[in-house]
Amino acid sequence: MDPILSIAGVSKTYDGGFRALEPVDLDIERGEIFALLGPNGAGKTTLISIVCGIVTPSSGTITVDGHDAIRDYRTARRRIGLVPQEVSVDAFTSVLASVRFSRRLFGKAPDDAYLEEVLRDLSLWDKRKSRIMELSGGMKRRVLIAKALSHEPDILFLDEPTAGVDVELRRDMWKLVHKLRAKGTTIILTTHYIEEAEEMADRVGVINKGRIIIVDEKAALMAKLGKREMTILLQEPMAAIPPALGEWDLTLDDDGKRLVYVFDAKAEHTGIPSLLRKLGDLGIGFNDLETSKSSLEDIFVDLVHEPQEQAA
Ligand SMILES: Nc1ncnc2c1ncn2[C@@H]1O[C@H](COP(=O)(O)OP(=O)(O)OP(=O)(O)O)[C@@H](O)[C@H]1O
Repeated sequence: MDPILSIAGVSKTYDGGFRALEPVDLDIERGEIFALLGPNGAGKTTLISIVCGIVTPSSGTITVDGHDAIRDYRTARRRIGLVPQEVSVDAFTSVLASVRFSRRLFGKAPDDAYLEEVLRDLSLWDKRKSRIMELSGGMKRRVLIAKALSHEPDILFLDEPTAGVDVELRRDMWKLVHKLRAKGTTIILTTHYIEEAEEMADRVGVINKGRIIIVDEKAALMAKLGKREMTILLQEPMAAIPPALGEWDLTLDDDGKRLVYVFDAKAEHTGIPSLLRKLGDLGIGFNDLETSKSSLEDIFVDLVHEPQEQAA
């Protein structure tokens, strides 16, 4: 199947000369949840703002469901819903009027039954008559989501959806994301929270300093690059790691009571049998062993780590 969104050679240099995006190539499949993961300033908002027609790219093409996003802007834009990071909504309007307005803006016929469903999913139905200026910050963010969904977009962009939101909104939002996905909506979220990408996404693209470093299925990414940790619970606390254990990547934790070994889960030789043998040879007893699963966080840190920092 054709990708629903195709980004080819898209770059951005802002006025003043700042290069925010190196040429990016990225295809988004229909119905997937894609997380664009990267630290602050990596270029996430720039990229989605370009796709949504808010920022003009310096080069490249974007195709939304077969429509060129620049030449055929209106048709392409109609397929997209954007939940921006910043809350700037029409303060004096009521929630329902604002959501109806957004729908109209995209040329959709009125459908109050649909809008009611959206507002109920976002726990906003009871507030539908409130003026937006009277709502709390969290409620305003819910309105932004409702507005983005008002015209039944095929692709929903969520820019840092849970930055600074309360637990309840986060929960509602994830429920909604799953529901939308079940209906076939494609979801692209930007985040610098690894847990968010880990929890939600089918695929993850890691972006740093305007470059997409890697794009892969979340599970494959973790299997490919994941590290594991083995914690050895020592019988006697250790003051320092003996030099004889220098060939393993070990650290001491919990006042010397735990020896932590970081190893490459995909390597042919993990080094575990030899380490355990060596501990026996040195007369170092232990009570238990624990291994932890690789996390996206380890991968992310590895990927965005500066070579200079590694050397330091
Ligand atoms: N209008 C602009 N003019 C000049 N530079 C800009 C402009 N907008 C963004 N930038 C710069 O481009 C870089 C990428 O910004 P962008 O907002 O895309 O990053 P981000 O990954 O979304 O980060 P964050 O999570 O902090 O929003 C940053 O260094 C930012 O300062």
